[in-house]
Amino acid sequence: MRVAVPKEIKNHEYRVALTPTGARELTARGHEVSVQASAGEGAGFSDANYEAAGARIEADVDALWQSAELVLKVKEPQSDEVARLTPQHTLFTYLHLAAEETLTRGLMKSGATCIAYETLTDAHGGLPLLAPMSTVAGRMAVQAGAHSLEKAQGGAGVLLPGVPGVAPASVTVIGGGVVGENAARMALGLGADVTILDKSLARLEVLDDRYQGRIKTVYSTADALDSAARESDMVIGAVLIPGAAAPKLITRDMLSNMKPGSVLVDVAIDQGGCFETSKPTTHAEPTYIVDGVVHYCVANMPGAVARTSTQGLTNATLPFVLALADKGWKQALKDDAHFLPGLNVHAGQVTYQAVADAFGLESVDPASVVG
Ligand SMILES: NC(=O)C1=CN([C@@H]2O[C@H](COP(=O)(O)OP(=O)(O)OC[C@H]3O[C@@H](n4cnc5c(N)ncnc54)[C@H](O)[C@@H]3O)[C@@H](O)[C@H]2O)C=CC1
Ligand SMILES: CC(=O)C(=O)O
Ligand SMILES: [Mg+2]
Repeated sequence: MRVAVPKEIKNHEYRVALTPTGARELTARGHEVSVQASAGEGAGFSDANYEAAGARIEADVDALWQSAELVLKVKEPQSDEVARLTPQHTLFTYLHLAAEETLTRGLMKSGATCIAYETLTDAHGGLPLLAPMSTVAGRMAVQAGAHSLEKAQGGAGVLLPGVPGVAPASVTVIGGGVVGENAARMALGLGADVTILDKSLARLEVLDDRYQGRIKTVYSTADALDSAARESDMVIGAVLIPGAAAPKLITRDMLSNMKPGSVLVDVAIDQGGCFETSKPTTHAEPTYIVDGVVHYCVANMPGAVARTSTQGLTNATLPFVLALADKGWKQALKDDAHFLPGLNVHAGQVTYQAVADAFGLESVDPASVVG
């Protein structure tokens, strides 16, 4: 299989979809690996590292895409990349299509086979290729939020742990999954007063048991969200309905009840965001202010810690990359019921129900596509 690894072009995205270690695994199995010149540099991998692993370095980006069968990326294709996709390509990357109608239609038009990291499942009900980056983003959310609480960033000037005689900041995390738990752990470690809201009682039971009262758990209702908005110094949005657009949980009205200088960190922004006033931002300009509340809505948070993130991501993706290269996409998806839900778009049709629902499109059952 001819495998191509382009350099990521999203704003301040420094991750790369394949490490030299992964390239070595592929070339050892007889696959041809082409890596765009300097693609790994932001994550600390030189062209020479890839060459030592048997990969070819390609400086010509047109040639890289034109010769590829399997394209490995990290972020959703940007418009220049969508224009390069053809029916010969299998694309394996984060897609987050329910938040991006233009991208969805662009991928349909390309005729390519597009498999999303974030909708693959595992035997324990988890999302194994989302989890490593959710871990990173959850841990980063508290750093980003703490920085945003500083006066110079428009924040209220509140220090998360407080000091003796001054109460700690109140941090509410909405959604107690991978992002939420990691954010809560970091906030707890910094001495904040931490509450997690979730719709899943089973999940709240796990968290209650694990943190033995050090983190408060609250069932997520409109009333609970209303109180969280009024009382919190920082609210972290960490909900997910897999593959679907995020529900808007903190409304414009609730925002007006928040304390001046409080902070919203919307990690769920890659699925459209869970606060009504959220809009995607970049690492170059991560925050903006609405009604005196600082919003941090970076859609590729892990890109900022590209070394750690690349290693965490590729540890998880490599077995699936090897299956795609060894067997081809159709057989690889047919052989693995948890890989199959990764298929989002094939030959002009949407194959993931929640994405089709987001835009009123017809969805085709992925099982019928692989036969
Ligand atoms: N901005 C970024 O750079 C990154 C964003 N993410 C995003 O973070 C989001 C969360 O991901 P994970 O933690 O991995 O998902 P997860 O599936 O582990 O957890 C989501 C949690 O949200 C809960 N939930 C769903 N609806 C809810 C509601 N109405 N109220 C309260 N809780 C609700 C679920 O019960 C679940 O426990 C996703 O959108 C993911 O794509 C992940 C990594 C990086
Ligand atoms: C999950 C995701 O979108 C990211 O890691 O950038
Ligand atoms: Mg995005």
